[in-house]
Amino acid sequence: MSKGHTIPLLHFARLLLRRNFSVTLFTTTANRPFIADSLSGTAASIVTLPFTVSTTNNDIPPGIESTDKLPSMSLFFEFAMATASIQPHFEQALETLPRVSFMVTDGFLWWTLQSANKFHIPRLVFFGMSCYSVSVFREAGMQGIFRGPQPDDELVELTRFPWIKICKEDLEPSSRNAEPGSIPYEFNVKLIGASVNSYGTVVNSFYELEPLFVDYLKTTNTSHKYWCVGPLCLADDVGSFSGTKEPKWMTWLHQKKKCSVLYVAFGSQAEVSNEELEEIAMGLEESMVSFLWVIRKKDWVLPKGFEERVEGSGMVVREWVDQREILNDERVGGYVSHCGWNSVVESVCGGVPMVAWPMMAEQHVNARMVEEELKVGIRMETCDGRVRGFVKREGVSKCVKELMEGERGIQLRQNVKVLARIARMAVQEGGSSWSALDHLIHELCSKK
Ligand SMILES: O=c1ccn([C@@H]2O[C@H](COP(=O)(O)OP(=O)(O)O[C@H]3O[C@H](CO)[C@@H](O)[C@H](O)[C@H]3O)[C@@H](O)[C@H]2O)c(=O)[nH]1
Repeated sequence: MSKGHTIPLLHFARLLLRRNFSVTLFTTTANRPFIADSLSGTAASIVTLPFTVSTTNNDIPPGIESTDKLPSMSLFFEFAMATASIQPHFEQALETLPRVSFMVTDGFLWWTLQSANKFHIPRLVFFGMSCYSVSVFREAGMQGIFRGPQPDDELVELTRFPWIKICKEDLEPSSRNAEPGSIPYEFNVKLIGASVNSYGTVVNSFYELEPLFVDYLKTTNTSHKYWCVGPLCLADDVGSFSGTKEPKWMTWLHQKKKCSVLYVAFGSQAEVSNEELEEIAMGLEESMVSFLWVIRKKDWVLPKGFEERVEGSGMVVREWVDQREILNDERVGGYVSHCGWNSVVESVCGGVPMVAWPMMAEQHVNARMVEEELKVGIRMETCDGRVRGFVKREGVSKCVKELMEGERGIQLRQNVKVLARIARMAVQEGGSSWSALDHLIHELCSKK
């Protein structure tokens, strides 16, 4: 129940529909329109289930059914725990379905494993993370890095992957400091337990992007299967805009030169403070780079007069955009990204290099992957050099200029364009992701 998890699952549904599967999507009342809209014109069935947050948590207003609508991400764990209230309705609905070959459910919906077991349906987990980040977290956890005596920002080498160094700050504080009995701790225990006990994991990645880490996951837990079937964003046609009016930001973009526009966006749930918004705005203005900046919440405040001053060279959008369409436009030459995994994959597919500015969840490790492993981005400079340090306007301006105008940007653009080509090959007939989906289908659909 989060856009960053729903969108790739919808793409996955499309892949199955193309292979003539009968697909049923389960959602909740408030999320239904987004799903129905995305799958309009397909033969998918949609089942709507009620979601009621327990009255003991008055902080989550009724009717909030997706993390992007939460008043604060600090409510995330309670929200995620509350999804278990859907389980009885889900099971009632399962009773009405004809034979089901397999179910694919989001990793955060741990309770769906119990339902799957009751109905003898293999459950595949959709986790939405890269194999790199799962491998790095697993190895760092086993090495005790997050609970070690070293300072929070001290880098420690991973024994298994000695070229990777990480620090405690790479992990979210809520997970790092979670004590047994706390909601974050109990939630993590539930979701990890349900994931490892599920039939397998569907990954939004492709083998050639991270072969070492795909192999690591496959060989270190042979009882659990991994299928890299991505990039899932390529399952859908880009720019399939069917409305009568082109969005104003696309019209604006179409007036620009090739590779001249910087796209700035931080996904569907990151919280950006007023102080940070001011530094981003001033940094963009100082850089003189042309930019398209998508702001998630209408009430986020920008410095007075900023939009008027940058008019023409910069555009601020306060609406939901088709991000894939933007990243696939040849006028976009760089992306300041929070490094949510979907955004990283979409940027790679669009051949757009990144300034990696991670904000939450596993994004700090994704940012390492973008800069150090894939070499398709640079890390946003923080004022004290720490991974969670404050970003000032000088850092913004310096990094975006380096990406858009510097030698390093040219090299990164070349690197990412190579990966974009390989990504397309992976999903074509005979490609690695195409074949992985073939194997998945064959294995699960030949089961009686
Ligand atoms: O105006 C918008 C804003 C977002 N998006 C799309 O929304 C998705 C956002 O996903 P992502 O980039 O992964 O960011 P989050 O929404 O922050 O995703 C959460 O889920 C991801 C997948 O598990 C994690 O990698 C992230 O860390 C976590 O924050 C992408 O497909 C974007 O294209 C739009 O299309 N239009």
